[in-house]
Formats: sequence, C-alpha cells, structure tokens
Amino acid sequence: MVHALTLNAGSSSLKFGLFELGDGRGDPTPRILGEIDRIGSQPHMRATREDGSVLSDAPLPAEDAADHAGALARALDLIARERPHAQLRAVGHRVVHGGPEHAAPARLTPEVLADLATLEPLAPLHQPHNLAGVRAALAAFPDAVQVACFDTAFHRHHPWVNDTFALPRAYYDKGVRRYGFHGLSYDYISGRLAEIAPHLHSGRVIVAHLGNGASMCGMIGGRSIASTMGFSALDGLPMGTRSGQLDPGVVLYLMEQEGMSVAEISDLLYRKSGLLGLSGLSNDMRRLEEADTDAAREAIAYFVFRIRRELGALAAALGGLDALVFCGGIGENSVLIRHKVCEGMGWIGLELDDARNARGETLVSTDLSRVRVLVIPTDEEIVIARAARDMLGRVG
Ligand SMILES: Nc1ncnc2c1ncn2[C@@H]1O[C@H](COP(=O)(O)OP(=O)(O)O)[C@@H](O)[C@H]1O
Ligand SMILES: CC(=O)OP(=O)(O)O
Ligand SMILES: [Mg+2]
Repeated sequence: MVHALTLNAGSSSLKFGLFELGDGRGDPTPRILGEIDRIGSQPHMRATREDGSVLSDAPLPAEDAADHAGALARALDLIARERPHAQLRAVGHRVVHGGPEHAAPARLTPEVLADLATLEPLAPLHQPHNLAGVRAALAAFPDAVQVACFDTAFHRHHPWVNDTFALPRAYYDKGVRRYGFHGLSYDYISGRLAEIAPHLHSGRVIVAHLGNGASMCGMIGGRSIASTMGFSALDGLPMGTRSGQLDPGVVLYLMEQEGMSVAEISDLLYRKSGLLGLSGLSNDMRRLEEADTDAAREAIAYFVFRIRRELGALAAALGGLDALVFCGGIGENSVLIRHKVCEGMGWIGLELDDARNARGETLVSTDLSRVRVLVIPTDEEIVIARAARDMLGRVG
C-alpha cells in the first residue's frame, strides 16, 4: 500500500506522520502520528495510531537520537515495526521559509534545497532544522518523491501594501518583505471553513493561530489579505519565547548603548522574550495560567492586549469582520485566553457565549453575535500529506 511520510522538524523536535494514500484521489488517511522531542539532550518519543491508541511514549537513549538523522531513523524503526508493508513513495516536509518565489509546494531537488538554505538567516529558529530533516530524509529515501510545503506560500498573493516595508525599494527587490508564516495552518483552516461554513469562508475572517509560535491572518474568500508576522517569524504577537512586534529603535539601542552583538540580540528576541521573558517563569501558557504571580498575569495581559489590538487592525484591513477563528495549542485549548480576547468586543459585533466556550464547542459565539467565533483544531500534517499525494500524482 502506498504511503507518504510527513516531517515537521523543529529546533529540537521532529513531528512525523505516516499517511496511507489509497488510490491517490481521496484524502490521505493518517495511520501513525508522532513526535520526538528533546533531540540531542533527553530524547523522548510519543506516537499514536489513528484511533488514538498509544504506540510509544518513552525516552530514547540519548545516542540514538543525537541529531535529526538519528531521530528520523528511530521514527522509521517504529513505522517499520507497526506497518512493515508500507511503501513509502513520498515524503512531505514543512519548510518555514520559501522566500519570494514559492507560492505552492515544490519538489525538492538539490538545487531547490541549496536555494532554501540561503533563507536560513531569515528563520534561524526553524529553517536550518527543517532542512536538516530534508537532508536526513533524502539520504534515507533516495527514490521517494520529496516535497517542501512552505509556511510563507499561503501569503504570497497578499496585497503589496502588506508585502512591503517603507524602506528604499532596493531592499524590497532584495527580498526584504513581509512574508507571513503559519501558512499550512491557515490553509487548513481556510479549507475546513469552506466545508463547515461556506458563507463565512467567502467573507471576512480573522484566524488566530495561537501556539508556541503565534500569528493572526486576515482573509477574504479564504485568501490571505494581511498577517501579523512579517519578514521573520519574530514579528506581530508576543510568543512563547519571541518578542513579537518591536520598535526597531530598541534594536539600535541594544547595539549602541548595551553593546550587544547580533548573536546576543538574536538570542534575546527569539529565545528569551515573549511570555518567558515577561513572566520570568515559563513559555508555556498552561503554567502561566496556573501560576499565582503578578508577572505571569502581566505576561498573559500583554499577550491578550496584542491579540485584541491586531484584531482591530486586521478588521480594518478587511473592511469589517464576519468570523474569528481560534486555533493552535492555546487557541484550541485555553478557555481563559478566548474569553479575555473576546471580552468587551460588542463594539465590533462579537459576543462570546461563555458556556459554549467552556465546553470548547466549534461555535463559541452567542446566537445574537453578528461576528461568528469558532474553534477549529488545525492540522498542518494533513496539508503536507495532501501536497505529497499531489506531487506523487504528477511526477511519481
Ligand atoms: N489546556 C490548555 N490551556 C492553555 N494553554 C494550553 C493548553 N494546552 C496547550 N496549551 C498551550 O499551547 C502552547 C503550544 O501550542 P502548540 O500549537 O502545540 O505549539 P507548537 O507551536 O510547538 O506546535 C503551549 O503554550 C501550551 O501551554
Ligand atoms: C512560523 C512559526 O512560528 O512556527 P512555530 O509556531 O512552529 O514556531
Ligand atoms: Mg506550531
């Protein structure tokens, strides 16, 4: 039976999925979904079958998953044990940055891989690890069709005013643009909305992808019009460890007055800021919600304030609002954050139903709310699997 493997490599984690492709026309069926985290230190593998039953939830010997290639080998051992007859004909990769050119998934050739490596400085927390996953998979499956699925692709047709900064034009031409990210998630949500609420899909929608990385996207007719992330995955909302939007004067100050190096500033903005920096406690929203400290409450207050501010800004960019969708680990699970984001939003025609919100229903707005509020679990893996299926259908 023909299968596709999906890989989503983070700095110290590797998410993997095994999908059955059937006759290549229907939706891929997930058979195994898993993640190895703490690669290089204390690796741990979790994996489940499609029915939710646990296949693995155990530490791995450190030397077995010392890098992404080792982690991939362990994931493949598990897949081979569980589904020994799976023919792996395609591998789909999440690649965060596709630069200005890629508006659709791309077949991975040595040339494309070399081109994507030049974008590593633009997404240092993601791109080098994504490409480490690609190299490991190319070595393991030289005969499979390998496809890169870009977080930036969904936004490539957004309007020029949201694509540019007010810098001299030469910088735009060199690629200093507002790319936008989390596109696999937005693509999935756009597709789900078309299925479950087509009248909303065709309207003005804001999607809040609130996970460890967080951004918001304004869509009309399911297409990106504006988003809060820009040139890098640092912009916009504060995140687990990333600052979000920052006056560029702060960076100049850190260089000139604090004498900080580029590496130090990068470490500060990508790894020590956001919820972690403000709370002094954790990047994990669950821990902040449980913590009884002023700093944790202030970190949550700032996160919520920025989401509300961006909601207003994106609604203005869309010329109004028909629906707000929450997704990502925080958006899907945090009753408190959804409540705080929607509190007092009657001015824009949005009213949350607290009982529906507490039950985590799909529709969490009141029946009288003009703006519909929905919670839709996102699924980046199926978007990658579909792209792998389509590429295999074209070239395989
Ligand atoms: N029940 C919950 N309440 C509040 N926050 C939650 C809950 N479940 C998960 N989260 C938060 O979701 C975030 C991780 O989101 P996720 O989308 O899984 O991240 P990633 O970007 O790593 O894929 C963490 O901050 C975690 O605390
Ligand atoms: C682009 C980005 O921020 O991704 P993640 O949420 O996986 O960190
Ligand atoms: Mg994520």
